[in-house]
Amino acid sequence: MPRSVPASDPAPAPFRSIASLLIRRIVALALLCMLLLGGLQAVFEYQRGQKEFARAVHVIAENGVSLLSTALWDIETSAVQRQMQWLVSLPEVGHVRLRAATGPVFEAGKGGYDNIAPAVVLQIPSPRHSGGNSLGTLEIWANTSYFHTQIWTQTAAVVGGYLLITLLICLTAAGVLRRDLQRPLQQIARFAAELKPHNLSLPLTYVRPARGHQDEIDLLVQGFARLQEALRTHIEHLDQLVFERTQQLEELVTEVQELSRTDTLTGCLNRRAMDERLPIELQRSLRYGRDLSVMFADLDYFKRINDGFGHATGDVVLREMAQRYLANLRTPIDWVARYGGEEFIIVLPDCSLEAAVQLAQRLRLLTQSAPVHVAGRELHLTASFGVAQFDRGESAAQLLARADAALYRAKAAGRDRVCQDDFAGTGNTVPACRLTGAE
Ligand SMILES: Nc1nc2c(ncn2[C@@H]2O[C@H](COP(=O)(O)OP(=O)(O)OP(=O)(O)O)[C@@H](O)[C@H]2O)c(=O)[nH]1
Repeated sequence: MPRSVPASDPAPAPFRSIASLLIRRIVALALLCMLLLGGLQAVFEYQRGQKEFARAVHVIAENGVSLLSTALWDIETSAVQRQMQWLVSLPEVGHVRLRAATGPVFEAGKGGYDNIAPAVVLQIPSPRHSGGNSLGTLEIWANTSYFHTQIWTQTAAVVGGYLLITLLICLTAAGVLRRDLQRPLQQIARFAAELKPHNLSLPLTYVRPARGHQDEIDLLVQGFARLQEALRTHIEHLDQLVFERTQQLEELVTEVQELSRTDTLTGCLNRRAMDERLPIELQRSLRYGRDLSVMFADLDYFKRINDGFGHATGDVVLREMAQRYLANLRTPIDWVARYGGEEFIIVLPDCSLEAAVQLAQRLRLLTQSAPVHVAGRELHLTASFGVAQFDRGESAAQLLARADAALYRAKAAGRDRVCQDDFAGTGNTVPACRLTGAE
């Protein structure tokens, strides 16, 4: 069943190498096989050994019978005992008993003889008359401890051989698994652990003996190399995409900022932008000790244009006047903001009151002398101007209030005029102004 691996395992299971696991399993399996085969072989050897041993004891007994037959016939007790000793000296023989037909019983043995039934019982025939009376009975007990020693020695040799072969197989399998599986997998695992998004060019170096074929490890390494390349390309593509999007976003932000600061009808700065920018201009003027003047420009009887020719015509007039004023200023030093309705404020950094009044006169004449053409109509306009110079210590609002008051006075004096505020810094609060313009 496929197993999904969680992205971050809170308690990872202990690490166990695949190769070590395989080696352990192979060793266990080989030992089990060895024990089964060795056990079967031991049983087989035991049975075979038992038969061979019994046959050997029988052969010994038959040889002993022919020798003892002569000795008994000659009634040579010493010869009988010698033969008995010889029989006992054979390793396969544990105990020998000779019951002579005449009565005596001869015994010889190695000790530790158990009184169970003998392995071989043979009648001793007469050496002269075949088929005659028996001279006695020969009973031979096998030397079981010798038999067991023999069997165990053979079994140990067989099992030892199996063990040796098993160990050799296990060692060879372990060496192959270590070389062909464990080491390359460890190298790949180390490489994968060190792989980071900012370090994708890290080369996968793994050492394997030269082979004329590829295997799963080679395919894994090739897969990693392809994945690395694909990730690198993908990240580069993403970086490029992020860069482009950031640029687009910055352009959009700039555009939005521009729009939020621009009067959509005339293209001048709007009131909000003016509120931000004027205090900065005043600070700069103070820092560098330079003059700064502002002027209010207000079209006269503009309501009549709207009422007489429609609001759209009024819009065209406002746009046209804004363009004219802008065209006659020192852009980008001077700047214009639409203060409201048909009223503009023109800020003139580094400009004295006299120069500002001269400019206002020029703009007044420009308004008056060049009619605006809208839908085949020729509209003659005039404008009034209120001019004031920035006085150290006053705020932007105070400066604007003085210029506005001057404009008010220009309007009150009959319009199409320039009124300058001459009371900056004098402490004189008498509302008065010097008027210039059409008389
Ligand atoms: N077409 C147009 N008219 C506007 C806009 N903003 C304000 N107005 C109009 O401008 C006119 C201003 O009228 P008033 O304040 O009486 O001023 P005025 O008629 O110019 O008279 P004075 O300033 O006293 O000479 C009003 O009719 C407003 O509707 C605008 O964006 N477009």
